[in-house]
Amino acid sequence: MPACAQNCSASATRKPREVPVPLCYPFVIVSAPPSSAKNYRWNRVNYSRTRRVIDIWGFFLLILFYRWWDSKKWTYRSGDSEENRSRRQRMRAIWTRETMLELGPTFIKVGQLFSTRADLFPKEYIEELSRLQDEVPAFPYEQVVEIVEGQFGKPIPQVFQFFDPTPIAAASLGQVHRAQLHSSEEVVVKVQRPGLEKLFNVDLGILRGIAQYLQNHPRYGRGGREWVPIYDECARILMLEIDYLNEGRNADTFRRNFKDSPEICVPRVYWRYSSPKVLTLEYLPGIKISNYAALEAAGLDRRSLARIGARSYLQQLLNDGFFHADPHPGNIAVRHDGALIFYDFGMMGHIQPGTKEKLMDTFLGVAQSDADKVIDSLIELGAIKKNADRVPIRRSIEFLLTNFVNQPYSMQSFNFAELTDDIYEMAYEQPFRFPATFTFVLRAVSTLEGLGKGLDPDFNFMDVAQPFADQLMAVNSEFGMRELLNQLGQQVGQVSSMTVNLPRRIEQTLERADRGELRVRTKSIETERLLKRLNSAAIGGIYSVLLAAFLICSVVLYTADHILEAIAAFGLAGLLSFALGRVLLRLQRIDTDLQ
Ligand SMILES: Nc1ncnc2c1ncn2[C@@H]1O[C@H](COP(=O)(O)OP(=O)(O)OP(=O)(O)O)[C@@H](O)[C@H]1O
Repeated sequence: MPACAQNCSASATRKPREVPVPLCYPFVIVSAPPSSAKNYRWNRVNYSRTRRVIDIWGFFLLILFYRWWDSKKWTYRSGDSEENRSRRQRMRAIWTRETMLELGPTFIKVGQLFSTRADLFPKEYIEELSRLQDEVPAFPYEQVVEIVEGQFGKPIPQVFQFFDPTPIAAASLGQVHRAQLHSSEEVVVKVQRPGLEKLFNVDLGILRGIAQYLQNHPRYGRGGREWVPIYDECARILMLEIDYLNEGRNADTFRRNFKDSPEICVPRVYWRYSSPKVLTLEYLPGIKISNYAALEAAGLDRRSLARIGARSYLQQLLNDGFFHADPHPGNIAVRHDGALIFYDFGMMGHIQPGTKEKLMDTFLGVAQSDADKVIDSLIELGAIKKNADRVPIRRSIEFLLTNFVNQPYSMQSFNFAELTDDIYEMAYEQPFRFPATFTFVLRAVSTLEGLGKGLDPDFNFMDVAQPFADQLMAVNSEFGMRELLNQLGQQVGQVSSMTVNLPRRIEQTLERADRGELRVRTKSIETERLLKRLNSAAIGGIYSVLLAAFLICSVVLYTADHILEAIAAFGLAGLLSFALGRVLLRLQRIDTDLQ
């Protein structure tokens, strides 16, 4: 049996002990459920669907209002500067995070998912949403009993020899209790929050409506933002997260991938005691990776822990293509012998073999500083739309290539978080659609870098990655040479066939020109904008004439004592002036774009 599997299963082979399980271990899980149980509305038994619709749409409409308000120069009393806008943006992002917390589990999870979508939200939001921690109250033991007994169809004492009524941790989706099986194995039992599936179904139904609204919105739905597919992806991930059998399967795969590594520990799944809402895992206590004082008191080497974490991630990303998508400090602990324990396998990232190859193309493009090649590979990856405007994208990619790749940076000074920040900023400004995997990788690696720096201020992800990178570059340069020769061969072929075909094509073109059949198609963004401006100006003109006509009508009708008709005409004039206002605003926007 491999070292880790042996170690991890130590508790399984321990001699049966007297019940109850002693709760004072040298290594005790430090997270505890929040004691002050705030009375969240979503947690109430009599929380109606209608109320939920109002709460969620209210939140969403307020966001839209704030966006409109913040876009107006005159709302900045101390001046419309970059700094003031960013401060306001930060304030809104904090408010969004707090409201999502209030709205409960679905929104906590959606927020955590959105914190990886730098292509959809500004940087401030991404930063705030990634701070979205589950701070929800634990649910009472009576409900735990009801769920566990409902899932297994028998009373708790028949399933477990001991079951601790106090959870060791409570999160938005469920809570974790310690227990002991009749075979004396010590386990933890993850019990899903009651009513979660129902809440998810209601919330996702409402969110679908919002996604559809955004999709059809003239402003938010344009520019390639496909809100309904984004919603579908989120809903799929969320529904998977509340299927504990899926989490169990992920834990098994992860455990298998690290079976030969004594540095990494993954709890074993007890399938006989697991169901979609209850997951029973081997009890693996440890010190939270961010509890530096306890780590030092236990004589553990922080520097080596940081390196183990980074190495394990490189293995996940580059070898296994299966990685823990949420490596926050709550999900990693350290065992007494310095091995890392991973918890929570609800959200895992997969890198498909096809994607790996396309990513290699991107790497090759980056290594050759070929912005066009990078763009082509990103189109292949689905990160950029086929018909996107290449000019601004090329500019951004060239910027990244010059600043991060071509610079004679030393591996020591390379800061992954900084690069991620730049990619995020660029992604928001350009029409990128990051595939979820890509952003998961970015987020996982920068979270890990933060964890590493906390453990060891001199930690650098790239130090650990260097041997992997060297290996990759060696393969790449060989691949690059082959690729270069291939390309050269292809180009020679193309040139020769072009030379042969050229006279015929010129002749054909000239013939069509003679016949007056030659059509020239050009696309000018400026012209399109000018046309839009003309169109809006024409509509504005019509509205103005109609407005004047209705106003005159209402005055004439009023003087002729047709009061009701006069009011109706005046009302129509009011509507027209509103429409005219919108047209004028649109014109103003087009003018700004043209400048
Ligand atoms: N096998 C285990 N052995 C010991 N403690 C565990 C084990 N699994 C989980 N825990 C403890 O319970 C905590 C919560 O576990 P986990 O993150 O799996 O729950 P969760 O409900 O999925 O949380 P979240 O909703 O944040 O994803 C962990 O941080 C850890 O402290």
